Amino acid sequence: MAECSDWSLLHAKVHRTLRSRCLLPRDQRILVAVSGGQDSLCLIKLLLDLQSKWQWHLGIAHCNHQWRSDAAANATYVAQLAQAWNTPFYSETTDRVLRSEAAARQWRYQVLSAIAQKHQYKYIVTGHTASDRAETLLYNLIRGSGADGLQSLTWYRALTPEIGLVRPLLEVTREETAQFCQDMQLQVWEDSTNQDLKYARNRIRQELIPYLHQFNPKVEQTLAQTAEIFHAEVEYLESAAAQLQQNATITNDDATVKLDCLILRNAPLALQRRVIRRVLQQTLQTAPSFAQIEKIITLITAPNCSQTDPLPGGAIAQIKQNCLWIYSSRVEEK
Ligand SMILES: Nc1ncnc2c1ncn2[C@@H]1O[C@H](COP(=O)(O)OP(=O)(O)OP(=O)(O)O)[C@@H](O)[C@H]1O
Repeated sequence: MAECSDWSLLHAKVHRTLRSRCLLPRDQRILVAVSGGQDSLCLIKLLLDLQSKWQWHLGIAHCNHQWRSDAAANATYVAQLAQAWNTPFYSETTDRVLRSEAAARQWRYQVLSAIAQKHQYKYIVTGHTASDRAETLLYNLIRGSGADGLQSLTWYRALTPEIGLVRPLLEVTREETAQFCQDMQLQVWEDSTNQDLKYARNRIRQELIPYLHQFNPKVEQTLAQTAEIFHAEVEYLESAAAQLQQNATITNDDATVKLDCLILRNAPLALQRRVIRRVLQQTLQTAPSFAQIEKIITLITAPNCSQTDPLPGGAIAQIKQNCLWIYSSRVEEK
């Protein structure tokens, strides 16, 4: 593996990021998710080269979604790389049909967490880049997401109480990972589905981002930076909303939530919406829509005895004696 003196600019950049953000502490067991594509190959090569400096114990995991005719060959290729790098390798193949990208992702994180748990890896790392972050932001923006969807991919997320997901390449663009693989002569396993324009993701990557380049040649980096700004703001707003929810809650059990309207009315609209969303999420057991949240916001200032039409699952919200009641079904206060 490369000595410090052989490090490229990208090695130095990622080393600095890991240090300043304290993402992957020294002497840890780290499981690297490698698809064989350019981003995860770039990631594993960088981490292998930095390994001795950080005293990590790296492992490689590959998930075979059985989506493409070359899926088994792809898995074998990653296994061969792991062997050549003398690195423990784990792989799993799905035994059911994964119908969507979301289902595939969910299965993948389940599998990765199970491997990490079994082999005592505290960290799973993926090769998500600044380009992925920019694309996720645009994708969510187009679908009408609020700030929470725009913070998109984050540097760290707890997958289980013991295992964290880390994304060390969020400041590196796909152009940089491609160049790195070329410089290091890493053979990339091309994913033919990345070319398929029936997926919105691929159209954003191949059509929208290049178009936006005409307005800003650094659009991926700046959108990734926007996601970073949103991330801190969302964290702040969520902690303020949790505090407001706690202050305003009079009763909270499985069937009924009772909130003090006087406290809610005095809070900024941004926090009111977040509190209502949190409460509805708990009551409806699914993500509430913007329209459902707005109905209840209007109710906060409505006269006594006003109520909403039934929400999904028969839940209703009602104003009584300056309190907002949300019943998960038609259970009225006696
Ligand atoms: N089949 C897989 N096995 C293991 N890890 C995966 C697999 N697919 C994706 N990942 C991990 O998730 C990250 C992001 O996934 P995404 O689907 O966006 O990647 P990709 O387009 O396959 O990227 P890459 O260029 O790294 O292959 C990858 O960089 C990799 O770390």
